[in-house]
Amino acid sequence: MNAFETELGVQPEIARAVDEMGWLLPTDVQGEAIPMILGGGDVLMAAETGSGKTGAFCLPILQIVHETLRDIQEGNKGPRSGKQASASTAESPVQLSFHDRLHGLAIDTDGLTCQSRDQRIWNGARSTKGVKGKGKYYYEITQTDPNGIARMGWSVPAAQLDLGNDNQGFGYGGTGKKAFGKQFDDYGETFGVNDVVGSLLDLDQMRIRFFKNGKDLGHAFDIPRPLQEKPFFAHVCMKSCDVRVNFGGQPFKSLPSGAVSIDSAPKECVVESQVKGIGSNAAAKQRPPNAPLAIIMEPSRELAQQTSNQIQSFQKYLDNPRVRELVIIGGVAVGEQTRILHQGVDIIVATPGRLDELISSGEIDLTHMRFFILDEADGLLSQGYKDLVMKLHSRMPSVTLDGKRLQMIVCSATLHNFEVKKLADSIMHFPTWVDLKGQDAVPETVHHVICVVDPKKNTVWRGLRNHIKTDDVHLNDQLNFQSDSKDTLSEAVKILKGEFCLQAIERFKMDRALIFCRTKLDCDNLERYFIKQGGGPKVNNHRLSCVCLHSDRNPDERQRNLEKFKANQVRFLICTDVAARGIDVSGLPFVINMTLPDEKESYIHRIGRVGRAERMGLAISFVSTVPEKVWYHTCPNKGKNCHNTKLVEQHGCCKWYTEMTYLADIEEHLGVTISQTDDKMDVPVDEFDGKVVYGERRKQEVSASKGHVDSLAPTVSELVELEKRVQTSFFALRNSRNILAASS
Ligand SMILES: Nc1ncnc2c1ncn2[C@@H]1O[C@H](COP(=O)(O)OP(=O)(O)OP(=O)(O)O)[C@@H](O)[C@H]1O
Repeated sequence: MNAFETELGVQPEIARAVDEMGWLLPTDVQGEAIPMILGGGDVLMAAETGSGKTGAFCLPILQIVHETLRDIQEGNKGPRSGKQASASTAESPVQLSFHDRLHGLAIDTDGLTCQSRDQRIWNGARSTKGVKGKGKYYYEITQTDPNGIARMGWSVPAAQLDLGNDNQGFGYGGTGKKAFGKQFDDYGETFGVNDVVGSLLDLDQMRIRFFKNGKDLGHAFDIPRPLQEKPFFAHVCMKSCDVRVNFGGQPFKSLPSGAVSIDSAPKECVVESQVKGIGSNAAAKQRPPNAPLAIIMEPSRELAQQTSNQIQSFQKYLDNPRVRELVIIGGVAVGEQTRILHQGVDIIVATPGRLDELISSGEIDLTHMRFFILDEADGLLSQGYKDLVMKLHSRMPSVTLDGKRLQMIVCSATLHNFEVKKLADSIMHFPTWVDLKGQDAVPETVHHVICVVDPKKNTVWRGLRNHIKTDDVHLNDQLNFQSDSKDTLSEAVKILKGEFCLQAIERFKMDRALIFCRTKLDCDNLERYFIKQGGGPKVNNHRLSCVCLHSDRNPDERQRNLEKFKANQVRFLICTDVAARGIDVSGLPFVINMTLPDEKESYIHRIGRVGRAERMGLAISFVSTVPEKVWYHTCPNKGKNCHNTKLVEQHGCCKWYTEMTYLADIEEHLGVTISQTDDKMDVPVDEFDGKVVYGERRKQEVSASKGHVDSLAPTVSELVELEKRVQTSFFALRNSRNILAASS
């Protein structure tokens, strides 16, 4: 048995697949997060790059989704927990029925709180018990949501669940109308958040009236003769609203004289709901095929695909039922995605744009959501998706249809970010931090150095004929290569970095590396330079074989190129920050940063492409000592055919980039001084020197539980010390007693 199964409660079929992947022990973050997620908690997962966060959320989600599907398949269509899991009895209190409801209405396990997140459709539910014959019966609701609209009243079992739309149910709604047989007449007053609305069913007079905050709103309906013999059930329905119901378990705002709560109705008048199991009522629907149980949001297409691949590997032995997952990303035809959606989907892994499109157009139904995961959450927020996240979250029921709470999982290697904390405070439910370091950190398996590029000291650029094509930022400047003008030095840095790149590849005998450039143009120029040296995408065996990955390449090419690189068919992947986060290339030994990113978090993610899964890696960043003028497109077509080399403040599309400032930011954020080298590229000697081969595991294996052992070590030594003192004083006491006894 594998530790995932014995220690973390992962089900055997999944643990078997994990075992086959060579995962013998859970990583620290997996050890902490998996039980929490399986236990139903919201989790903020902050752990270093390459520490196994994807598995930490995919494994438990897959397990719970599978269990839910299996329960449904085995006919356990009702809730898997909660008081209604067993049939209600004559003694059990009245609740809203988990079964006699529309699929878009979520009911909490207490059966008294309900919620619908659908803004277009009225979703309703009836009570588990009704009343019949004689007597006066009363119940109340309180609207707890400021935005939605609720309707309440009474109906007979055959009535539709969107109360008031047929002639079998009687409702009163927040807009100040009473509803029966699709007729909506002015009645009473409007009501909204915090208002307590009551309804009196008078079976002696066959009449219905309503109350608002204790005030009698007057007679509303006479019950027509054909309905008078039928049982009446309390009935609530709503659009995008939260409501709490009181059937008598709590004191009422006002109980009309002669009335009793349904809870206290005499036995002979009580009628049990006959609706057992979702779907057995004509009005209640099964989960629609396009209603997933989980959505994982990823910042890039490649990452979405990679996460989906991981889920597929985990469910190798999970059968009967199979969990259906779907990748939803932009740049590919939407038709195929919607076709698969309507065939049925359980887990969606998606990028934000296309996800929004399909949810807004109603192609994805959020009414059955059980998990909402934001992978690389800070990246999603910095890309401007906060409003989208909030919007989607507000449309998901906070309590799922089987009485479970919607669980949110938010993770990243750089989660210590104000925006993330604000988001967590606003939409997560008492989240637990799984935070092994307490701050953003670089794994100790990543050796990172700065290679200083100083065009005043290294002047080879002055006479170089064949060099990398630069980005033409200085095309309109009359550059004199013998001068040290600001523009000339800026151009010199661009030329020198091309040379430094080739030199680093040579110096460290790099046969595999990810090379990060600042812009798409810089990527294309570097690829061209490699091609000029005989390398490029078409020559697999060349020392400079390479492919490019950035957002101007079409999705097919992007995927092909990443696969080629992962499969070791080319040595270098030249990319923008689109590949900075999450991309996992097994055993990658080297990263080169042609330029430092302007966001400190991106530095941590970029260099975290190496040193994953306990393998060692080296990241080398070229940092200019002088300012470099770079493209910074603010134009509407985002740089396409733009030649405006003026600075942004002069309404142009360029800015001066000072890498030394960015370096200082990164060092401050990480609380470290990063080792530096120069054009000789002698990596400073440290604990790694001579002991590691980049791309391979450390010689001294460190167990997955090292983190725990380290953190417990001081306490353990303190305990040992205390134990020693206790023993010593015990012996001292015994000795002195013996001495006293001997001397007396
Ligand atoms: N328990 C484990 N045992 C061995 N390898 C593991 C284990 N968990 C994950 N891995 C491997 O570690 C690598 C990194 O995992 P993963 O991509 O989940 O990291 P991450 O924490 O999400 O990193 P990032 O922050 O860069 O996205 C992957 O190759 C994965 O297969």
